[in-house]
Amino acid sequence: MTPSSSSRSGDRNGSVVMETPLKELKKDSPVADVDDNAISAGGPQDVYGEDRATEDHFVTPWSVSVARFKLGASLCRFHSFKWGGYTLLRDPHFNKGLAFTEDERDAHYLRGLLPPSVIPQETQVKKMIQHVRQYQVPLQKYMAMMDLQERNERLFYKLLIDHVEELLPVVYTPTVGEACQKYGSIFMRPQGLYISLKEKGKIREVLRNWPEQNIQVIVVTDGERILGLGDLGCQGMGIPVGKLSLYTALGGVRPSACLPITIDVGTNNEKLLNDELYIGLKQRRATGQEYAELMHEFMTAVKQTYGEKVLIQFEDFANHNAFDLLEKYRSTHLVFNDDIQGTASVVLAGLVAALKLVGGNLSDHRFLFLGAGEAGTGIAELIALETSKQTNAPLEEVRKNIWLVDSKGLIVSSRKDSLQHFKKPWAHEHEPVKNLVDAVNQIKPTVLIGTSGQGRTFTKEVIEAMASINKRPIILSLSNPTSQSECTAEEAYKWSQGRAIFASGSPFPPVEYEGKMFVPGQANNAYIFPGFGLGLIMSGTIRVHDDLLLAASEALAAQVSQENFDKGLIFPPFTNIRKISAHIAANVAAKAYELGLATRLPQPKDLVKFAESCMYTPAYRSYR
Ligand SMILES: O=C([O-])CC(=O)C(=O)O
Ligand SMILES: [Mg+2]
Repeated sequence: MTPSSSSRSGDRNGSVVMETPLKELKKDSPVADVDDNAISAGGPQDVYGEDRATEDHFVTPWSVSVARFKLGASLCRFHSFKWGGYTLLRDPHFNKGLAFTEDERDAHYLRGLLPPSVIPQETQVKKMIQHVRQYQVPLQKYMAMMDLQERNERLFYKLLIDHVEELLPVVYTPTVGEACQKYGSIFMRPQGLYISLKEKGKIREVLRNWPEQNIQVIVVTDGERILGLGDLGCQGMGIPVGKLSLYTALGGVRPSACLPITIDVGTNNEKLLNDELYIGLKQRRATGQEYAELMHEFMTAVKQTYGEKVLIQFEDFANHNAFDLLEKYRSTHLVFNDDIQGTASVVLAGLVAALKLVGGNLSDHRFLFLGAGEAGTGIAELIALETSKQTNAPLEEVRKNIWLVDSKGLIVSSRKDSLQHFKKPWAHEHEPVKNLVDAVNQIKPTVLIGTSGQGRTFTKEVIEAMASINKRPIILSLSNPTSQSECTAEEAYKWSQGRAIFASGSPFPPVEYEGKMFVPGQANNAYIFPGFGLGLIMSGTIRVHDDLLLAASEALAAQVSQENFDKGLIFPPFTNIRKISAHIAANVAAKAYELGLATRLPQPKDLVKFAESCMYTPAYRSYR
């Protein structure tokens, strides 16, 4: 993701070498370009058709980082001669720090620029994890990680992969939320593309300013609903950056194929508008036609620039725009809304797994949501779709088992005329109910799901009501970050006398209650989107279909082991996430082939193996 000159190579005199044997290898590789995916890590011969182990050295490409700025050839040569090693150390894509070998130090003008010790990557990882751990404040840990990403990309990913459980809450939810709130003051270097109203009419040119051309995934936000924190305008950039680092660490999509984008149409956040350090446009949000035109220009420019197989993930848009954009572009672009579809897929997986603990089928359960926005209605619809497939009952019929409460109370048919379109399918026959406790007591759900963006709304009374109705109430507090979670893990276990099956969007530590340890699961779309995206990319899928979300869900649920169930877990731990992602990718790709949506032919025989072979690994490459 860090801008770099990865797609080019250069010789040591600085002349640009555009055609290397590696380029040839790239053609067959749908996800991991060979340039990025350490050849020394070895690729399977059946995928690439050749033994890549013979290509275990790279022509060093550092000198081209000067060429990137389109300087003349002679200047370029001069620079690389004089500054080659220095430039190499400052390019995060190629830098290895003290891991440069003696030969590399000789060959690449690094002598004297580094202290004499040569340290392997494993030792660097040990050093860096100690460095991150020394900070007590999560935002400081976040900044240390961002600093590393900007200095040494492969070390950043190695560290993140090797310590994924510990570092996920640092580079992602919940800390990324605080980082977005304070982005103006911690902002150091741009990590993605900013497209504001000022760029209207010029978006294709803006895309061309990004140094990578072979983009496969874009995560885009307009910052209007960052997690449950509301409108953070341009400072929402932390979210696409964080999501894409997970695409690489968890899903193995190479960093240079990932592009974070923030669309800036202003903000309605008064605090930011009055903040001298605010990095975005200081105006109120453009809406209506002005907004739609900018988004349309963006969507068109992306397809023209990167082709129709680039995946565009919409992230943290406000409800109205999220639903409208997905509806408008789902038949013309490869689009995926993580908050509507990714969250739905992960929650369905958790529920399917939870059935092993509580018994029954989906159709035997009754669901009540607090929150009827993107996540709430998205999850509700996917549950209905799966139930309808399992029972052969019409969708309208199975929806009747699913109830939603919004800020005005239970969604019932008498409110239908005043409801937004995405809430209408959930307006069932019932008398009005004003609050959540009454709704729980009257609807008698077996599953309670919080998607409200409002913290501490699952009160003691609510949880006790759930526990009085159910032997093992399923309680999911999905709102992020931690401050917005509908209840804490401790509250869920304590108020249900240890009977709740609990998972949350943001991580909670294990809880001890009456001498027993309870380990809460994390029902976060981070389980789904990296593997889901990998599956789409590696199969050349051109459209997202709901059945692909069901396939992802099914694959995730299948990864929950007996050992996990014994601990009351309905999600597998993140430690195995790359293996899980490969299974999700394979199942998604298999379904895409079945539906005729996959364009990469012929279909690989073993899709799990193929997914694994496509995944980026951050081991250092050797430079000759
Ligand atoms: O980012 C996360 O942790 C999950 C998510 O998409 C959201 O809360 O909007
Ligand atoms: Mg989100």
